[in-house]
Amino acid sequence: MTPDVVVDVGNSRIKWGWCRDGRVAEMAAFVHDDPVGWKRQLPLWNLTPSARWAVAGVVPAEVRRLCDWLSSRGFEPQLITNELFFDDDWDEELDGPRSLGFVTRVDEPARIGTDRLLNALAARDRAPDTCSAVALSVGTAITLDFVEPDGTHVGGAILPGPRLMAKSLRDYTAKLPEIAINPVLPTAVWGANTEDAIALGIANAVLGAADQMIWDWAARCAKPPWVFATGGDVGYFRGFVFTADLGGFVIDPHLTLDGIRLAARALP
Ligand SMILES: Nc1ncnc2c1ncn2[C@@H]1O[C@H](COP(=O)(O)OP(=O)(O)OP(=O)(O)O)[C@@H](O)[C@H]1O
Ligand SMILES: CC(C)(CO)[C@@H](O)C(=O)NCCC(=O)O
Repeated sequence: MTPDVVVDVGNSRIKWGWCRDGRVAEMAAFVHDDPVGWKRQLPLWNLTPSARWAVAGVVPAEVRRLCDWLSSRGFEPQLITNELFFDDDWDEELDGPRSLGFVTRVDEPARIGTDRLLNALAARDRAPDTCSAVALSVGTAITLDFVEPDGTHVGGAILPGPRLMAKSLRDYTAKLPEIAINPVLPTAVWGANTEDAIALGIANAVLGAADQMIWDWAARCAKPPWVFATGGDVGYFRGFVFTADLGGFVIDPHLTLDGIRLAARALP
């Protein structure tokens, strides 16, 4: 299918993408369970019941809620599920793997977050054919996912996102406040007060973790890998220079939504 709207149900927010001319042209973000916001968005994008929707997400109850709402308004949302990326779907006619040219080889493919697979699929699609790719998402959680040049997703890493780090410092200490996250590349070498010290620590936890893991991945790649970054707090990486030699580094706020658009090609 070729969707008109793609939807990513994340742990903090729901993102809609309006697809035109073979790409995600516009994005709108909502809180969970926001039928007023959703209803207001429909006319802004001229969405009539003939619109085709592809929906993916990592919060099953919220995916169901949105799909029920869409159905009640006459839409027929199609779900993007992990099965699309399983390794056992050999196409006899093509004499090759599935039409997406992308499979995951993680231990339990049904358990992995669909958003991670979608980010990895979009990163694979954007990277040059002979280069491996990394998808980096900085949201509620931070995820890294690694893809070989032939479209094999081998696995990745998961760590708390910046807001979770800030919250946990407040929740599990007596003296630390919860700071507001300002996702920009830090320029300071130290923080001269508590808030600045926490902000600097979190920024470097985010940057340093990604930099180390991308270094390790690059060290085993035949050619410098490409890195594609997305997520609500991806701003930390604007202007960041990775230690590893990269083919390229691209910040793309639409990465997950575009992964849904690409994955939908495998649906009837
Ligand atoms: N308008 C906004 N509303 C809420 N959070 C925002 C907004 N803009 C940026 N953010 C930041 O984005 C983070 C959430 O990122 P994002 O929306 O990518 O996560 P998500 O919905 O949980 O998706 P995922 O589950 O894929 O991480 C929040 O923790 C917050 O710091
Ligand atoms: C890691 C998150 C929370 C990132 O959104 C999501 O991809 C998820 O719920 N994953 C399930 C476990 C896994 O990906 O291995």
